Amino acid sequence: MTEVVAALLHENGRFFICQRPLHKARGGLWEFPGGKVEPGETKEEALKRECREELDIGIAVDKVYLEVCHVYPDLTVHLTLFLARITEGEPKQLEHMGFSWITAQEIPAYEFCPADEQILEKIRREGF
Ligand SMILES: Nc1nc2c([nH]c(=O)n2[C@H]2C[C@H](O)[C@@H](COP(=O)(O)OP(=O)(O)OP(=O)(O)O)O2)c(=O)[nH]1
Ligand SMILES: [Mg+2]
Repeated sequence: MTEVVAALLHENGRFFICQRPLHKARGGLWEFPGGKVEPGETKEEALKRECREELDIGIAVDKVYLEVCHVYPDLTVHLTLFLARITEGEPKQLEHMGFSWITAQEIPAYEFCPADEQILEKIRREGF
């Protein structure tokens, strides 16, 4: 089981999504920014590190929004999604093919990683 953390970065009724690069697993699909927790790190530390590495932003991490598990052919993921806000910087496209600030109503226009399905349902149902 691989521990993955991701951020539900929100601002003015929109949230931030990123498109995975083609050379990576699940390339071209949309995701919440984040990545794998490294040994010795807390989940919160991992999330701050990933947001700095991938987007060059500083974030404030709030509470857990939802945890999900998903089995891919190559990887079993335990994904913890945190509510968070950008506190420093503007996202830069360092490791992604694209990104977008979207509303809950716009979710169907994007093809997300399969593990994100339950999360997206909750966002559509309850908001964030
Ligand atoms: N970041 C992120 N990963 C997700 C989401 N949904 C989902 O299935 N995943 C999967 C895709 C990857 O196979 C796995 C790990 O994420 P990742 O590729 O971002 O990990 P990482 O940034 O540490 O990248 P790497 O060093 O392994 O290349 O989790 C999501 O919403 N956000
Ligand atoms: Mg990542």
